Amino acid sequence: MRYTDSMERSAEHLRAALAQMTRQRSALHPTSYAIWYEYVSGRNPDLRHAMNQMLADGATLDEAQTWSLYTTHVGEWDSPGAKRISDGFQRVLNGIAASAAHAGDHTARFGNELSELSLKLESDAAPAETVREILSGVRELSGVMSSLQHKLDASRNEIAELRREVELARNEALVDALTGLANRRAFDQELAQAIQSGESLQAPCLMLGDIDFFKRLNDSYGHAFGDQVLRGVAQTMKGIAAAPALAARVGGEEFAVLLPGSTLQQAQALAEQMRQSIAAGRIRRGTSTQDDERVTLSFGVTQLAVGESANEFFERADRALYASKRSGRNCVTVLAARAAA
Ligand SMILES: Nc1nc2c(ncn2[C@@H]2O[C@H](COP(=O)(O)OP(=O)(O)OP(=O)(O)O)[C@@H](O)[C@H]2O)c(=O)[nH]1
Repeated sequence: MRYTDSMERSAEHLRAALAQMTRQRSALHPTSYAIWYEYVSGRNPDLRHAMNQMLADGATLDEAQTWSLYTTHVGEWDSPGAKRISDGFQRVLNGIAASAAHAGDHTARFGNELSELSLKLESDAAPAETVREILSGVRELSGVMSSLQHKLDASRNEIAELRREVELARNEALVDALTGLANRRAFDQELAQAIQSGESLQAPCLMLGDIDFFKRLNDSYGHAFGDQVLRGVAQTMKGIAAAPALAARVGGEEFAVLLPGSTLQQAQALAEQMRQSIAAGRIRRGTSTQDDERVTLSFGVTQLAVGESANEFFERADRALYASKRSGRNCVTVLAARAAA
């Protein structure tokens, strides 16, 4: 579910990635393809941001940087956190297995001794000695069992702790680190679910918003200020898009709001409210209010059509968004499924 691009779109991204790789003289191997594909597709804003910083002033990526970008921003299970969790589970499982094997050996040995002793009991002239042997065996076995119980209790606590870590890591994997909004992966998952339930309930609506002239803001005032703008926009969107709506950052300066229970008119009204609220606000740049910057967004809104795929739905919202860009920005364009067909 990580890549949902259509064949045409992925071919387009691949061409763009290869062009960048050639310009950069990047090595041609899967790790390098993976990061450049995500870079040009704009679907991994954190990766893009990190690469932009590494590539500033015409620098090129070396192998170590390529690998580190991949493990930090692309490879899902190579992160140090995931390794720590998986090592933890391995350790607990090995511990339990060793204790169980130890207890099993003792039980088997005691079982054999018990059969021998029961034969002795039947024939022995001095059963008191035999009973003492049985008691000592039972005491030893009970010690082994209580130590196994102890180990199992400790393992249970360790497993609960690891579960909490897994839960935390899973949540972190779904959140955009810069803005705190849902990230593209979380959005794709919700979109797939909304499409499934939309077949039986109200068809979901989708709103895409893209910051206008963001490059100019970055170029004029620096990336740190650009990041501040992204956080400010995200905060406003989150404040307006109440549950069950899901606001996500789906590209560098592109945001999406999925509206599972809204009509197209309601989605349009919400986009209009966001547009006005962001355009009316100011982002603090310096110490004086004179330096505050006005930021605007262009929006595209649409509703899922019957039998439509996630890509078709998203692409129509994208077309609506670019219609807003073409007609001067800072506006909302609604594209109904029938009108777009
Ligand atoms: N600060 C910051 N900038 C980013 C991030 N991700 C992407 N960008 C920048 O976003 C800018 C996007 O620029 P363009 O796609 O040309 O769009 P634009 O300037 O907003 O123009 P229009 O969309 O046509 O209004 C580029 O300068 C990217 O470097 C990020 O995480 N932080």
